[in-house]
Amino acid sequence: MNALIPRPRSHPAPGAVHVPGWLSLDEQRELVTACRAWARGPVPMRHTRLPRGGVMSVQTMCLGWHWRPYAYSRIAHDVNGARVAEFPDVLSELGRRALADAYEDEAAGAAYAPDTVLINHYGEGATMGMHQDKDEKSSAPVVSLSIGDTCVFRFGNTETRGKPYTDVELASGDLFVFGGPSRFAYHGVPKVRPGTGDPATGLAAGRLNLTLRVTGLTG
Ligand SMILES: O=C(O)CCC(=O)C(=O)O
Ligand SMILES: [Fe+2]
Repeated sequence: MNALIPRPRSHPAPGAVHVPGWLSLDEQRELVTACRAWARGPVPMRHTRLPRGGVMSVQTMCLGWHWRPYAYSRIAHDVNGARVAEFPDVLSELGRRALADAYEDEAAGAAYAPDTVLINHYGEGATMGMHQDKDEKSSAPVVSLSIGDTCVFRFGNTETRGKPYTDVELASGDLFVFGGPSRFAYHGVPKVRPGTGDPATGLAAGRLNLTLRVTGLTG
């Protein structure tokens, strides 16, 4: 990213907000360090297997609730049968701050109580097809944080995988929130730009994305 070119915040769709450079370099570094620790288990990062035999190109781990296509559970039956780690307080706090800043609404931030995070690592060539985040039983917003290589984040509509959509460049430190009328919009990552991340984040290569969500589940 060329720091001389300002990247203003944008609203690609109603309820969807992109806030460039939201995380400081120190915060990014702390998150990378934390992700490394979380990746050690009890449920390790893995390429998720899809029901029809495919394997996702990203590697994913979860905290709070474990996601597998297409449901959440406390036990990672598709990985190692272990119970997922608790949802960390540090991410609850970060989620509340993110929502308050993105929506410029302190009350919305204070009321936000994410209980799961999906942490994706995009290695060489990894992408994510257009999909909806719809296994949550809650319409609370999704808070997305990106670290490392810049990607093209395709943010679409709630009806189809296709157009209309907006391509947004998500760079290291960027925040993207989608809620309200955009909560169940299709989105994906058609491209990651290798070598665009700053190694000072602690991530030497690839892209890390954290999505904080409210599952709406209990138990
Ligand atoms: O990597 C991203 O920016 C999006 C990830 C995503 O859509 C997901 O984990 O469901
Ligand atoms: Fe998603």
